[in-house]
Amino acid sequence: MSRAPQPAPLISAQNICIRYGGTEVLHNVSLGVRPGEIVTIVGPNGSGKSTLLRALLGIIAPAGGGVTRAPGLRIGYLPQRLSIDPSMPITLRRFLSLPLRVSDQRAGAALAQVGLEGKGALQMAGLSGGQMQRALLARALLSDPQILMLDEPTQGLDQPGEADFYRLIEEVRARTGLAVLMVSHDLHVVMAASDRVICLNGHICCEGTPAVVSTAPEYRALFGPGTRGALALYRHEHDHDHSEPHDHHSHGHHPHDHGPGCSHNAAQPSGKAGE
Ligand SMILES: Nc1ncnc2c1ncn2[C@@H]1O[C@H](COP(=O)(O)OP(=O)(O)OP(=O)(O)O)[C@@H](O)[C@H]1O
Repeated sequence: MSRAPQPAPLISAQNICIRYGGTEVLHNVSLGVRPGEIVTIVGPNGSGKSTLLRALLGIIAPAGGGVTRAPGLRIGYLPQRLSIDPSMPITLRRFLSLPLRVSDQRAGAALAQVGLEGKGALQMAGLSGGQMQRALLARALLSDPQILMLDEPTQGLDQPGEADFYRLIEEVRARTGLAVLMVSHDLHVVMAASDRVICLNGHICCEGTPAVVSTAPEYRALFGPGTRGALALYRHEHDHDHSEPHDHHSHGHHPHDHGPGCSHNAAQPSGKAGE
């Protein structure tokens, strides 16, 4: 039986390479996010997760390869955190009107979507970590995004706070059909909340559904067999064999094996997302 054709990706990277000065931090990374998918990028510190997100957002230009976005793509971006100066009082309601003024009705609907109904009069500086992330999410949702991009959105939250936030992301996806691409260290929750997981370490080590990835040797090398092992992340030894293709997950190449397609330009800030 033939499968229905998959929808085109909203955003994709084709063999991108990123260099900072003389150092290549991403090599030949390819990925695509389709409508409605939740895709999570995991990997050790310094493995290039934020760099990949920034390249997809068009903030930095790849030295090789390209980024493609669907025409007119609406992206909602959530930074890791927002530091609010307590000496600059601003209410949650006003925050939602920065930089573009929104009606009370739209602001109220956005707050209701993230569980902050009726909280518009609260001071931003007084919000808890979880409320702050919800506030950022509410603001991102105001642009009616087709894809949300989140960079470690639950850093600093306790475990119930993390789990609540990921549940909320899933609820929003179920209600709106938006796609989600996020970077996370929170493996235990990420595995449950993602349709697809990508393990990055300068290149794509392995990727697939959480079930496939959790049994991949590369994933186990990162996180250990009994995966609450976020600590193992920091001890990852990059010792797996790249010579054989695997059945269930794709493979990239080592960042230091300079394959075709990468020039030697350093990453530059860029206003465009490539071709
Ligand atoms: N602007 C920059 N200039 C030079 N090197 C950079 C720059 N930004 C990142 N790097 C380096 O590129 C590598 C990848 O960094 P990146 O922040 O993308 O990793 P990450 O996986 O998001 O890390 P973390 O989990 O610690 O946030 C690191 O070695 C980092 O030091």
